Amino acid sequence: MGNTKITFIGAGNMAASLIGGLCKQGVHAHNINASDPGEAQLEKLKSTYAIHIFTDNQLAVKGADIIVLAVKPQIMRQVCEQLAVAVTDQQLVISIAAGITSDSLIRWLGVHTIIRCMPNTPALIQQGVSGLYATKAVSTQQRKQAEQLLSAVGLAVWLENEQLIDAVTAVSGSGPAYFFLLIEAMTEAGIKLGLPADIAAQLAQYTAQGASNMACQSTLDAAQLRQQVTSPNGTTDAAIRAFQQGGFNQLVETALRSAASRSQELAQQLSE
Ligand SMILES: NC(=O)C1=CN([C@@H]2O[C@H](COP(=O)(O)OP(=O)(O)OC[C@H]3O[C@@H](n4cnc5c(N)ncnc54)[C@H](OP(=O)(O)O)[C@@H]3O)[C@@H](O)[C@H]2O)C=CC1
Ligand SMILES: O=C(O)[C@@H]1CCC=N1
Repeated sequence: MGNTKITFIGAGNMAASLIGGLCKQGVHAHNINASDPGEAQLEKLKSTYAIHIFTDNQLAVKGADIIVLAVKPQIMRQVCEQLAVAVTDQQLVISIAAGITSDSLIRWLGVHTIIRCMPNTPALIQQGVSGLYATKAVSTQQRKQAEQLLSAVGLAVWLENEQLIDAVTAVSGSGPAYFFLLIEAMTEAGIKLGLPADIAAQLAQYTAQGASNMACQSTLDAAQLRQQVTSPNGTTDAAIRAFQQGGFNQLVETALRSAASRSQELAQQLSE
């Protein structure tokens, strides 16, 4: 990232993951600002990473090359309208908010250099994945800067169609929570099968990690890897049948459609 100066507006869960990932990747803390009304959160980030902290958003964006908007969708308009006097078209604005369209951001901020990004919390350990969409005013160099920023904390993929951000939100933005839910459920089931709680948790966590790494590294697809585990009429077969009888795939589709719909609903509700 060289000397690129980055300001985070909002220093909550997702900003903390991105800041943590960037600092662990070697981005200099003196190039990172974070602004938030919550002083406790800011102090925690400052003591962990030695970044610059602000409670005034307008001051925080001064001199920044990249401004990452990391506040809740419901307060994005208010935050942008307040920032409008301080932000220029020379600065790249990256919004990570679910459901806030680039049109709304352009209208509220008065600048056109907008990238919408949907990251996820594993950015904290440099294993995030982000979908990115750039508006027309974003220069090639700014696209590169955004890609460098998000690549520093995981995989970054570009989207040609902004509406696909809703699908990215459903799959990977919210996705870590689905895997945590599965780890929780497998741990609880393991305990019910008689395992000590700590061992049940470790088994579930490391199985998720191993399976995910295999899926990422193998030339085989997930269905083929699943078949390798599944002996005909064996134990896995019994479990997979139970999942399928319970409508597992349909349930996953319904859940992801709900997330994408909620993202579209937020866009409609908050775009005025
Ligand atoms: N969490 C996730 O996994 C992901 C979240 N996102 C998106 O990231 C954004 C942030 O989400 P998340 O980090 O979870 O939310 P958080 O609530 O954890 O973080 C938002 C932060 O913004 C602060 N804030 C409130 N008002 C202002 C203001 N006027 N100026 C500056 N900061 C302010 C909040 O402070 P306070 O708490 O005091 O109000 C809070 O610390 C959302 O838009 C979400 O859609 C995207 C991908 C994944
Ligand atoms: O739950 C949310 O709305 C945010 C967006 C993606 C992950 N968390």
